[in-house]
Amino acid sequence: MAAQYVGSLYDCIVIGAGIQGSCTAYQLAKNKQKTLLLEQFVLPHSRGSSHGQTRVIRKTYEEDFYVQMMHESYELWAQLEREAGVELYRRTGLLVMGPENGEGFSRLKATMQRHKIPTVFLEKQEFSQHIPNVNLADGNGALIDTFAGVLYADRALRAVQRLFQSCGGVIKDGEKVIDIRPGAEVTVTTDSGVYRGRSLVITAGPWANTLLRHTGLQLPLKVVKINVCYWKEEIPGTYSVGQSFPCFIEMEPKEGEYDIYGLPSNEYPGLMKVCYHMGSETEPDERDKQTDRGDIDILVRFVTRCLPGLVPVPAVVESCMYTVTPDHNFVLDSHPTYGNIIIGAGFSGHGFKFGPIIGKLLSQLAMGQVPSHDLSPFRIQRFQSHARSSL
Ligand SMILES: Cc1cc2nc3c(=O)[nH]c(=O)nc-3n(C[C@H](O)[C@H](O)[C@H](O)COP(=O)(O)OP(=O)(O)OC[C@H]3O[C@@H](n4cnc5c(N)ncnc54)[C@H](O)[C@@H]3O)c2cc1C
Ligand SMILES: O=C(O)[C@@H]1CCCCN1
Repeated sequence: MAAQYVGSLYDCIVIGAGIQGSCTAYQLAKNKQKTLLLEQFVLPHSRGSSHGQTRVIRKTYEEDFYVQMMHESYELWAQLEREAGVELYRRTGLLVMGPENGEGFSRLKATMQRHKIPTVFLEKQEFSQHIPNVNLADGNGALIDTFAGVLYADRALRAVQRLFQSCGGVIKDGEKVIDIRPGAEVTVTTDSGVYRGRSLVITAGPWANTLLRHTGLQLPLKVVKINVCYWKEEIPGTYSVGQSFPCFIEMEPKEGEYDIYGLPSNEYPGLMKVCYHMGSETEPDERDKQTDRGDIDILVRFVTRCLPGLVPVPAVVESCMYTVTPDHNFVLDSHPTYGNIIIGAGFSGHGFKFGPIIGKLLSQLAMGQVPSHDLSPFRIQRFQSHARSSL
């Protein structure tokens, strides 16, 4: 067999130029690590989880660990804005509606108060005065996280990749990783080259398990297709950023259903984004063959009941994917067998806002440093009965 040319040695190779891989690569390059970022598609692309114009940013979480990470993530987003010289965040506030006496909503309220997050608790009588054109369901309470808002996702991804390159980082897009050989130096083979790294970060979004197979590990991840729906305003501007309409989440509208969330009309004038926080299972390479519209039926009923100023038929439907863990918490950990392989996966449809802090934490793991946040909620070990290691 002909000897294969093996390229130069990197301190770290990052697989996957979504928001998590790009932020991780940037942190590594900032820390003077010679870093290679590999992406299977030509950039920019819309086949993974990080594309699209907008994402919600919020501190409104029930769990303390997410709130603590978001404190720092907001600071890091602001720093990125300064470094890149572009606006990435627009403050809109986030309206959360949920069963007033339900466990989830009560826990959320308590966490907001415990962390002194600027929050307005809305009484039923004053709801429509603050939030016109929205019908609050019977039995639901409402609060507003006043510092929440919108992140400009595509713009952010481009900015981070540009900053990474300006620190000397190398991006090779249109190069699909087809093999990983663990070792003190990890060897990564793509369809057009071979690279070596002292450490490897796998941030492959929906393709995480495809890549982890080369390392003998499989995680309990479910990939689902999300129908990203935009709805036409009957009167343009009714639910717009310009009118200070907030983002919103309605928590589990019915027993056994998932949250519904929306962002004010902005990127497509006259259209408001309202989506269901779950979808139907798909193979990542076969996303467009998944044509289930059960989520859209749920949304039609929700829009009809709750948002009377929208035409209750989606005007635009785009596609995106979630990679969901059983507990909907992320995976941020070292490989159980190979300490120099770091895994960031299972962002379960809520990882974008954490991009910069996740980049920092994964880069710390890759550099062999102690991570600056407690990563115990994100350990692979929690899946013990699920994680199938063939090693
Ligand atoms: C519709 C929708 C709405 C969302 N809303 C929010 C929100 O409001 N707020 C929020 O915080 N989060 C939100 N999220 C979640 C957030 O967008 C994701 O958690 C985040 O984008 C995940 O990023 P990632 O880098 O892990 O994955 P991806 O963006 O999928 O990146 C992985 C990359 O790895 C590449 N790759 C895979 N395999 C290979 C290979 N073999 N070789 C080379 N490259 C490879 C892929 O091509 C891809 O580019 C939403 C997600 C969706 C889909
Ligand atoms: O991460 C978020 O904030 C959004 C809204 C809620 C559902 C998940 N995605």
